[in-house]
Amino acid sequence: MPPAIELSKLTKTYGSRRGLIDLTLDVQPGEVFGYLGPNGAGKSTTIRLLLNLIRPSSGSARVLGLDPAADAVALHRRLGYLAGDFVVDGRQRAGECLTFLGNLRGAVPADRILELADRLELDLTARIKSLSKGNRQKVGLVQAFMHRPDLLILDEPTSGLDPLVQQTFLELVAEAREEGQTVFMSSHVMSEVEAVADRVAIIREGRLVALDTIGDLRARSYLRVRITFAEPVRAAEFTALPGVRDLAVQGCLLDCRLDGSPDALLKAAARHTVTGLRADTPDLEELFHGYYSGHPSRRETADVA
Ligand SMILES: Nc1ncnc2c1ncn2[C@@H]1O[C@H](COP(=O)(O)OP(=O)(O)OP(=O)(O)O)[C@@H](O)[C@H]1O
Repeated sequence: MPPAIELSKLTKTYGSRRGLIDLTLDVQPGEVFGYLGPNGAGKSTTIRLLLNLIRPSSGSARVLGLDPAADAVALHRRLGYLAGDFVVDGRQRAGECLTFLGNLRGAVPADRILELADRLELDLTARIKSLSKGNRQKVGLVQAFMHRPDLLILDEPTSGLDPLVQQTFLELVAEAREEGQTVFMSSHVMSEVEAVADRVAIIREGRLVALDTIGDLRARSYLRVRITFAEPVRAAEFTALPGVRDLAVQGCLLDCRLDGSPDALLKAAARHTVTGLRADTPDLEELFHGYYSGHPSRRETADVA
């Protein structure tokens, strides 16, 4: 089976402005892939290129083994797409709109629309223009999931959703994966990507800066260590230890980041009486900000070919 998404040196410039630069990545069938980046990083540009809504300046994209431009009709039948700015005719009722879109996609059973609307607590009788942003987003989610497409491409899918509905969304993504569907979702919300994605890519200023499994991202991350001693200690004892950085010592309290093995730090600490020890891994959000801010030591590990 070909990759669900295969991008090779994909580049898009808008006049002199960069949109996306040399993006090479694969998304495998059945994978949930999180696509992270701050505002303006190039996430929507990537998604528009996948859907042939814009054309690349150079490089290529293949989606479900097909060419997004030449095979657009065949491809769109197999895709579920939620745009970042999902817009439909506001005069229609939500149910009418979804039935119409369901028929376009080849007779989606009415029960399927009802089931999704029920789970997302969407009122199908409401006119779309009367719906809040979050409820309109639910219409967008139902239309993306309802025909059980091979590939779901979701641009900021949870924007405007309250936490309970976000949870339902995560369940829908997990179910889609169980059924063998592939999900490519962009997000600012690290916690949702962390909860559901197999792999994440992080883009910054149009370039890929990290691509990894959630597990490996964590493994390559650091520990935030706090040690409390019975008596004051001197920073000089710890500052040059392997892996220790951002060290702060105040009286009996030591605070630092630790890369790699904790052995040297623990042995140095054990020369004193230790009354407390805390070591936390950063959540994905913290890691992400490390990549984004371009901390030199993070970039070393973050940069991928
Ligand atoms: N139609 C356009 N004309 C000119 N520049 C554009 C156009 N669309 C996007 N850009 C520029 O390309 C870059 C990437 O934008 P893009 O919308 O892909 O980012 P994004 O990661 O989706 O951000 P956001 O989370 O804010 O939607 C930005 O610098 C943006 O200003």
